[in-house]
Amino acid sequence: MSKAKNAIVLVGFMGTGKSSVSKLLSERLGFMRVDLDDEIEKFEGRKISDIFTESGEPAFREIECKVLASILMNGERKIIATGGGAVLNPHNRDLMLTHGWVVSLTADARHIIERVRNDHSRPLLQGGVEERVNKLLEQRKHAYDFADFSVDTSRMTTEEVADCIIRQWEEHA
Ligand SMILES: Nc1ncnc2c1ncn2[C@@H]1O[C@H](COP(=O)(O)OP(=O)(O)OP(=O)(O)O)[C@@H](O)[C@H]1O
Ligand SMILES: O=C(O)C1=C[C@@H](O)[C@@H](O)[C@H](O)C1
Ligand SMILES: [Mg+2]
Repeated sequence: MSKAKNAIVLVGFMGTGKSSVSKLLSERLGFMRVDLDDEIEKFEGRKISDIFTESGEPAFREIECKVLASILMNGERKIIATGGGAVLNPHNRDLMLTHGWVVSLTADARHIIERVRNDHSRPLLQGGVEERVNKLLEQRKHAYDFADFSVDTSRMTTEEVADCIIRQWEEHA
């Protein structure tokens, strides 16, 4: 890892805390914060759930790839919270590793389900959160392994996760 890199990139399954932890990191490190899902919504002028319904997942993935590249190529120092599926595209993984220090947040199924069960905005979890989470976690079990550093957030508060990332950033940069 090198502090010469312009971005700390958080990757991980839905509900692992990327958006929440990115806010804490941004406050503590003074870097700007960018949430890939929010940027996609701004770029498209519609909600992620509407993009999935109206245009389909493959179209969403193309937009996600374009928006991620534009965020990573812009040289300002930043914390990027990515969407849970942004790592599925090998091109995205290469870009993240080239331009950023990539941190994977993980959590076990039980904690993920607890955290996402009352939020109905995630299109891939519609129609049965437990079943969908378990199935997607199985499909994606190695999808986040490419990261430079990994934190299991299951039994940590978001503050503890941010502390752990900052310690690693400061000690090993
Ligand atoms: N370590 C944690 N402990 C307890 N609750 C948490 C933790 N991390 C996140 N949460 C809670 O889980 C929910 C989802 O968190 P968040 O939106 O940050 O996840 P995400 O990784 O950005 O998800 P997505 O990929 O869907 O955008 C929020 O209500 C958040 O407060
Ligand atoms: O895990 C996923 O594939 C997704 C996660 C969300 O962050 C959004 O990017 C979208 O709902 C897809
Ligand atoms: Mg998020």
